[in-house]
Order: sequence, then C-alpha cells, then structure tokens
Amino acid sequence: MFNTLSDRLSDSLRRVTGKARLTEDNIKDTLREVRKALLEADVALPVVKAFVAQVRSKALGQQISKALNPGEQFLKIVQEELVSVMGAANETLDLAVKPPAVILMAGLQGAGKTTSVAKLARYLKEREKKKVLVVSADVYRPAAIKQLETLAEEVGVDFFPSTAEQKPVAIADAAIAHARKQFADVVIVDTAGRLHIDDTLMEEIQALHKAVNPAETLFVIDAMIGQDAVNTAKAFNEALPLTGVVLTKADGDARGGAALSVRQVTGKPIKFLGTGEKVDALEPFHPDRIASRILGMGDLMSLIEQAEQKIDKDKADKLVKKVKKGQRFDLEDLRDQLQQMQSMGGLGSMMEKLPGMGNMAQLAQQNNLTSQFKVMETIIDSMTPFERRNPDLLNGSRKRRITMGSGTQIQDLNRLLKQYKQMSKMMKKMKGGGMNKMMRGMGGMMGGGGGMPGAGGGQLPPGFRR
Ligand SMILES: Nc1nc2c(ncn2[C@@H]2O[C@H](COP(=O)(O)OP(=O)(O)OP(=O)(O)O)[C@@H](O)[C@H]2O)c(=O)[nH]1
Repeated sequence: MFNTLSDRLSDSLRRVTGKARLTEDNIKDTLREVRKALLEADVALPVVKAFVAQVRSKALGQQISKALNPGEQFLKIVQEELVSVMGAANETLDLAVKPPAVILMAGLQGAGKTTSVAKLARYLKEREKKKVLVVSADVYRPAAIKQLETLAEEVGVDFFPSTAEQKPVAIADAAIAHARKQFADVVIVDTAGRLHIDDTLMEEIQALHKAVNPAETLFVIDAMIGQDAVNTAKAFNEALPLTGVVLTKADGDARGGAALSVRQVTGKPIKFLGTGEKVDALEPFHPDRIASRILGMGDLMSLIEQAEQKIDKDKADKLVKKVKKGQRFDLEDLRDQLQQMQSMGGLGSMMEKLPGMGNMAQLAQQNNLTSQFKVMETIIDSMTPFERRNPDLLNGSRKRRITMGSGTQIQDLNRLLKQYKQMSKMMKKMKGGGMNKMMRGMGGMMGGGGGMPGAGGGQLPPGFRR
C-alpha cells in the first residue's frame, strides 16, 4: 500500500544524507519533497501541514547526536513523527467487560465490514482463544446475512441467524441473549452499510449502539477511497463513540494516506489492517512497524510473527534435518516450500516487510511471481510420488503426461526442473554448517531453528530473474 509514499520519502530523505549539520537551508528542499510525497499519498492537508511543521521544528532544535549523522538523524525524526501521527503505541481491543463483550462494526457499503467481521472472529478465536458468535443486523441485504453465515462456517465460529423481516435492535438483543446462554466471550455485530452517509443509517446504528452497549465500536474503512476516507471517518466519528478503526484493502494500490489521516482526524486509533480478501488477511496495526515500512526499513517483526504462525514447523524441521544430513532435496520439498510461501500471503507481501525490499515486492507483483509459483505447484501435483522423489528419471513420455495432466507446456516443466536443480545444488552447499549460518543471517526468523530457506529469507529461489 505504501509503495509510492515509501519511494518518494526515501528519495527526498536521501538529499540530507552527507550534510554536516541540519540547517534551515539544507532541510528546506527535503521538507518540500516530504510535503509533496505526503500530499500525493492522499494524506489530508491539515495533517501534512502539521507533520511538516513538527519535523522542521524538531530537526532544527535537535542537538546533534554523536551516534547519528545528520541524515540519519533527520530520518529518525521523520520516523518518530510518522509513528506519532498514526498513534504512539499499538492499541489492541479492550474486551475486559462482563462477557459477552460486544463488538459493533460500522462503515459504508463495500468497505469490507462483513469480511472484517469474519477476519476478526477468526483472529479472536485463534489468537486469543475466545468463543465468538457473529450476527448480521443488515436487514436490507439478505445476501449479506448469507455471506456472513458462509464466512462464519469457514472460520469455524458460531453464527446467529437473522432475517430481513426483523428489526436490527431485536436481532442484536436476541444474539446477545443467546451468546450469554452459550457462554460466548465475544459477539461481533455486523451492520448495514449504505452507499453514502445518510441520517437514517446513522440513526439506526446509533439506536443499535445504545441497545448493545458495545465494548468496542469499530469503524471499517476502505484504504482505497483516498481523501474521502477523512470525511467518512469524521461523519461516523461524530455519530458514534468509535473506539477504533479497521483499515481494509491495505494490500491494494491505495496510496496509504488514509492510514496517516484517520487517526489525526478522528483521534481514534487504527487497530487492524485488512491485507487481502482471505479470512486470515488481518494484521494488528503497529504504528512503529508501519512507519518503518513506509520509510523502506522493512517490518521484520510482523514477518517473524507471521512466520511463527504460518510455517508448518514439523515440515520445516524435517527439511532442515534433511539438508544437514546431506540428503537429497526433492520436488516434494520444493512443493512444501511453495505452499508455505503462499500461506504467508505470497512473495510480494513478504518482501514488503523486508528492509530495502519494498521495491522488490512491486517487482514480484508485476512479474506475477505468485502465479508462476502456482504453475510450479500444479506441475508437481501432476507427478507421481515416485517422480517427485526422483526428478532425474523424468523422460520424454513422463514429461508429456505431466504437462498434459497439469495443462502446462513442456517449457514450464523444464523451467521448473532447472530451478529445482539450482536449488538442490544450493541445498548441498548448505550441508553441515552452511544452514546454521544462513539461519543466523536471517536473524533467527523462523524461531527455534526451523525454517525454510526459500520462504523465510524472502529470497527468490535461485533461477528466478528479478
Ligand atoms: N483486497 C482486499 N479486499 C477486501 C479486503 N476486505 C474486504 N475486501 C473485499 O471487499 C469486498 C467488499 O467486502 P464486504 O465485506 O462484502 O463489504 P461490506 O462492507 O460488508 O459491504 P456490505 O455488506 O455491502 O455493506 C469483498 O469483495 C471483499 O472480498 C481487504 O483487506 N483486501
């Protein structure tokens, strides 16, 4: 999401590196560039002005620290300011009330409310071991109720049925009463969205808010709507005592301005980022990590956390052992790696979080690497287990059968085999100490010594051209 902003800011910040001192004169141009970069990213004007003024006064009043050169010092000021604009600390949900704690979700139609209800339900269930019930009070769109039912089933949480004939308040009351009987910890209430902010919508959600007395009232907003985000956020914030924001579609090509404006305009923290259509694409929002990401400094913490949750540790350990013993790396192992990478949101999403790799993430997306990986996986799927373990035995007729079976071309298969051979060579080199060295190099990314070379390092498998 922050690619443009990140590129522009890194460019402009480069101008002050190498300067002996930060002066009004030598930061003037950089500040102008910073201002332009923020405006282009759709950050609201008052936020930009305050931001630039803050950075200027801090930069000039700064005692030159011996540990940092002026360029680094300026970068540090910008980073701190980004963090403070987005909220000083990471703010999580406050559900410490007599159960069930109610979470009310509000937002415009299509903002991603229903999807976010399911993502949040899954998050609370898996990460915090909560018993969650979801309910839809969207009586205008029966399809929305059905959509929530399907999603609830997918994430494995309880769904409380409702119909278009019922009143939203009655639905929510009944769901909460049911949740109490079932000893549920959390009830998430999805509400109707409208295309525009209108009085009826606001009155309805205000009545709902009063009736359910939520522990959290989350405003769901689409990062893609740019400058409009500010007005919408303002209107909802005036109508409802919001406790936080879920910023969705952060995976899209939105310019990121909403992330910087919303907190300033509403005074309410962004608590989660929606980063994809799938139900596991939800990240707690950490202002410091996002600031690093914007400045091209990566977000290793999020990557590590993701890896810890998503990497199948048994498989990873098995591969590490195999490589250490010098056993052959086969196509089954390669397929495991491809799958792990996808479960972490694909290569692009991983690279975005690696320091200095933001641009690479764009490249990966442009070159459609994720779909190339999918093709590789399909080809491997079409092989017999024997062939996967003995790729050297693939002769012409086997190759023909595999490509027919996977709907691919012989060139695709040959490319896969070439890449496999290169990887296999690399694995051989890592026999013994090499692997350990590499794991250390990755900063213990996978935790506990388990890890996937191709997946965890954010490196492309050899043979991929960037
Ligand atoms: N890429 C991406 N798509 C998302 C994200 N969140 C939601 N979507 C998509 O956005 C579209 C709208 O999401 P919904 O959850 O149906 O939106 P809603 O706000 O509930 O809309 P109504 O029910 O019409 O009020 C769907 O196609 C979702 O898959 C996200 O974080 N990233």
